[in-house]
Amino acid sequence: MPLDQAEVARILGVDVPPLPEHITSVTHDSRDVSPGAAFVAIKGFTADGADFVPQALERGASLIVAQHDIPGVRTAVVPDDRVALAALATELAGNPSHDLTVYGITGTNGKTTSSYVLHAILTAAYGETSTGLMTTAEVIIGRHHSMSVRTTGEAPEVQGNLVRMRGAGVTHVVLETSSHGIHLHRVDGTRYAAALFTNLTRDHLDLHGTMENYYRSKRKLFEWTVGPKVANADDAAGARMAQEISGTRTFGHCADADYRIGDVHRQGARTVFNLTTPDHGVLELHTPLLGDYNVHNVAGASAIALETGMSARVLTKAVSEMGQVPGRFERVPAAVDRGFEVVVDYAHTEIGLRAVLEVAREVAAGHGPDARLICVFGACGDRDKAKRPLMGAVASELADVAIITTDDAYSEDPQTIADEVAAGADMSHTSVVVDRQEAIRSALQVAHRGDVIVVAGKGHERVQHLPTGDIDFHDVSVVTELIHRL
Ligand SMILES: CC(=O)N[C@H]1[C@@H](OP(=O)(O)OP(=O)(O)OC[C@H]2O[C@@H](n3ccc(=O)[nH]c3=O)[C@H](O)[C@@H]2O)O[C@H](CO)[C@@H](O)[C@@H]1O[C@H](C)C(=O)N[C@@H](C)C(=O)N[C@H](CCC(=O)O)C(=O)O
Ligand SMILES: Nc1ncnc2c1ncn2[C@@H]1O[C@H](COP(=O)(O)OP(=O)(O)OP(=O)(O)O)[C@@H](O)[C@H]1O
Repeated sequence: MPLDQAEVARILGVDVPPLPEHITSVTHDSRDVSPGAAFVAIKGFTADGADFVPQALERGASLIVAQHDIPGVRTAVVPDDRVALAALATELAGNPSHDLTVYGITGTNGKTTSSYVLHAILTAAYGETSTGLMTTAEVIIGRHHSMSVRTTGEAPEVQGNLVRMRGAGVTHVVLETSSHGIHLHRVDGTRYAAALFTNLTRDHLDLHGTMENYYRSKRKLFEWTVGPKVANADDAAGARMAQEISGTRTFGHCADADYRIGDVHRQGARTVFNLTTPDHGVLELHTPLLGDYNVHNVAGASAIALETGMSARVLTKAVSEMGQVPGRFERVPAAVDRGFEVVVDYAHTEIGLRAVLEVAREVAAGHGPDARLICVFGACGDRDKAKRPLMGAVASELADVAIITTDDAYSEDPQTIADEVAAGADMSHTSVVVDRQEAIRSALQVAHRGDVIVVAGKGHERVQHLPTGDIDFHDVSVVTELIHRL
């Protein structure tokens, strides 16, 4: 929906210089500017978008928006650059969320998995071509799958995907919504019809500073949502959310949860549990997802689906038949033929690592008393350093063999990160193999029949960020290739 000067001024609430032509697109990245675009110069964490204005103009930008005057350039000066970016993106896209039923899922852990569960339920109810998904792992529009760049993209990306979904005939969308997405205004202007909160544990303090700020950022999603909201009552922040945001229903093991989890047990390679619901009696849910944390993910997704009118029968079948979630306890088929198990998982905090290793221990125990748990993992560079020794401690506590390696080191020295992880580990059964492929190879070489290897940290990702540059790296592919060469 092209915008003229008066419309842009109304949307931004500030004076706008005359435009050579209608604005047809908006971007924060000068490298993406095309003729007719508005370039919003964001004062970033590392760079100032204002420095890229000449490039944006060279590429044909019709309007420059910034938080301050840019010498020699007629600029629309706005109070908040990211708010302006979202406002223009939403209007240019024609407010697509208003024509869709958008489900927002937030929380520290379990967003992606819960999103896939909900997407499977919506697909069963409305058909594959009527559903969409935006997650850390991929963007799905009907039958079309593509890789994601981040969990919650920048506003033009979010709105662009919603427009594509609307155009493709999608009606129901699951939008994984990170606290970065909320805090950095990437989802401003999105109408959420329903929302789910999974949990809140220590993460992203480099952005939010305190846990209270982190919580408040998540809470905004519930403040915005116009329809049903469901929160995890077993989590302190979830219980608080339910108290603070009226109309929020809860799920969990605790006795006063509206959707109560009970009688959880394993049945072969599946998890079975009862969900006592306010309006649909007791549902017996069977899921291929393992572990108590996935019981929460399935229960939360089911609760929000029921709250928005889903049939209990369709939901029960969908939950039972859903496929693997990319990079979340993803079992590598090639390993099974060799008599052991390799699981690729995205756990990259000490809490996530503990959760996945506890499940993997159970799986190993099911393989017999001699089956061991081997864990290959590392910590990210350039962020939250405090979690490094904590991750080392968790891995060496729960795994029989722990191998510390490199995750995404970004600009940091991988050996230094590994040493910081090792500082918290019991090194009697832990080693450091900095090269990730070599670390995986070592794990495969020491694995016996029945053992379970967890390769943690990168999940679905296909690139490893190293100080020497990015390289292609996909854990499932690397494991598969190495197994074929064993
Ligand atoms: C910490 C963080 O979120 N940073 C985001 C922030 O970057 P920044 O402010 O540092 O940007 P910058 O590099 O300083 O550049 C400033 C501006 O100059 C522009 N620029 C830069 C270079 C150039 O040649 N031309 C140009 O125009 C940039 O596009 C940007 O608008 O603003 C940028 C643009 O708005 C984002 O792309 C960037 O996300 C980075 C890539 C990122 O990695 N974010 C992660 C941490 C993230 O968002 N993760 C969450 C949470 C996931 C989870 O829950 O685990 C997610 O939703 O993915
Ligand atoms: N409900 C949960 N509670 C605690 N840990 C969980 C939960 N669900 C998943 N995990 C762990 O966290 C990892 C990431 O899961 P998932 O991708 O679903 O969460 P996420 O919130 O999307 O994470 P991210 O924001 O980092 O993408 C899983 O591999 C698992 O180890």
